[in-house]
Amino acid sequence: MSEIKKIAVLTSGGDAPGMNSAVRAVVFSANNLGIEVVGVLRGYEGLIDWETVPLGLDDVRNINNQGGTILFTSRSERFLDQKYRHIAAENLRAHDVDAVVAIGGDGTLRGAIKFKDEGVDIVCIPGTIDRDVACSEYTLGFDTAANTAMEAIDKIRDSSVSHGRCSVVEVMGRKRGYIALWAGMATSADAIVLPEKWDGNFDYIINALRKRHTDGRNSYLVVVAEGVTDAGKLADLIQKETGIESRVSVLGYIQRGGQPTAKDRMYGSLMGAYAIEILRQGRGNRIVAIKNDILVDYDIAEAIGLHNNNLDSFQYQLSLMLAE
Ligand SMILES: Nc1ncnc2c1ncn2[C@@H]1O[C@H](COP(=O)(O)OP(=O)(O)OP(=O)(O)O)[C@@H](O)[C@H]1O
Ligand SMILES: O=P(O)(O)OC[C@H]1O[C@](O)(CO)[C@@H](O)[C@@H]1O
Repeated sequence: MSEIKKIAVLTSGGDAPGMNSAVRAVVFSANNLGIEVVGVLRGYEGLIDWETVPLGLDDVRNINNQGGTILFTSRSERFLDQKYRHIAAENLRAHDVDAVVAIGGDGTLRGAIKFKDEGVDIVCIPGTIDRDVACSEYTLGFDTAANTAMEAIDKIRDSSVSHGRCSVVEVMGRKRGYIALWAGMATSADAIVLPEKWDGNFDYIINALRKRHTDGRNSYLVVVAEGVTDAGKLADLIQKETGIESRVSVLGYIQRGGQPTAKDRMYGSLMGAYAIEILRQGRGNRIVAIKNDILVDYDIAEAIGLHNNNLDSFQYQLSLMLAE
C-alpha cells in the first residue's frame, strides 16, 4: 500500500452504541499523522452517491456520549451489485481517497471483501449489538444493548410480579443469543431461549413453569432471542399449557439506542485508533478484533471464513443452573 494521505470512514448495517467513539478515534489518530479524513454518510450508500463530509477534530470532539451514529447508516441493496461497488471505488479514486475504515457487522465485512476486488484498501471495525462477528470476542454496542435490555426487563418484572403473570420478553441478536443470555442471567430469568441451543421443543420450558406454578411461585420471566421463535406464540403456548396468565414484550429498537456504556466508548476508541495504526503500517484488508481481551487483527477473508456458533459452555451451563 502506498503512503496514506486521505481516508474515508463509514458506519454500515445496524447502528450500534460506540460507533461514534470509533469514528472519533479514527479522526483524532489520523489527524495526528497528518492524514485527511472524510466521513461517508449512510454507509455503503454514501460511497455510491458520494455523500460525504470533511471530518476534523471539532466535528467529533464531543460525540463519545451520543447513541446512534453521527455518520448515519443503511442496509444498501445496491452495494450487493458489482456495478455499484465499481462506482463506489471510482468515487474513492476520483477523490484521492487511499483507504476506507468501515464500522459494522458481519454483512459489512462481507461487503468489504467484495469491495477489495475493486482495488480498494479497507480496514473493518466490528460494530453490531449482536456480537456475531466470529473472529472477535467483542463487537461495539453489545454492552450497551445488553444493559438496556436488562434495565427494561427489570421494569417488566415489576409489573409481572404485581400481577402474578408470566412475562415473555423478546430481545434482539439476529441468529445469536448473547443479548438474551446476558440480559436473561442478569434479570434472573426462569428460562432463556437461545438460537444456539434451540432444538425446536418448548416442553422443558412448559414443564419447568408448570412445576414452579405447582410449587406456589407467583411470577415468571422467560427471555427469548429473536432468532428462535415468535415470542407472542410462545406466550400463548405457555398460557394454554400451564394456565399461567402470560404477556409478551418485544423490546425492539430501544436496544440499539441510548448513550454508550463506558465499555463501548473505550473499545470504540481503542478499535478506531488501532484501525489507523494498521493503515500507518501499510497494511490493508484487515479487521480489528478482540482476542483474550487484547486488540488483534485478521485478514478480512480469513475472518469471514471463521464460524463460531458456540456459546461459552460454562456461561450456558451456569444460566441453566441459576434458572432452577
Ligand atoms: N455479500 C455481500 N456483498 C456485498 N455487500 C454486502 C454483502 N453482504 C452485506 N453487504 C453490504 O453490507 C451492508 C451491511 O450488512 P448488514 O445489513 O447485514 O448489516 P451488518 O453489517 O451485518 O450489521 P448488523 O449486524 O448490525 O445488522 C449491507 O446492507 C450490504 O450493503
Ligand atoms: O434495523 P433492521 O433492519 O430492522 O434490523 C434489525 C436487526 O438488526 C440488529 O438490531 C443488529 O443491528 C439485529 O439484532 C436485528 O435482527
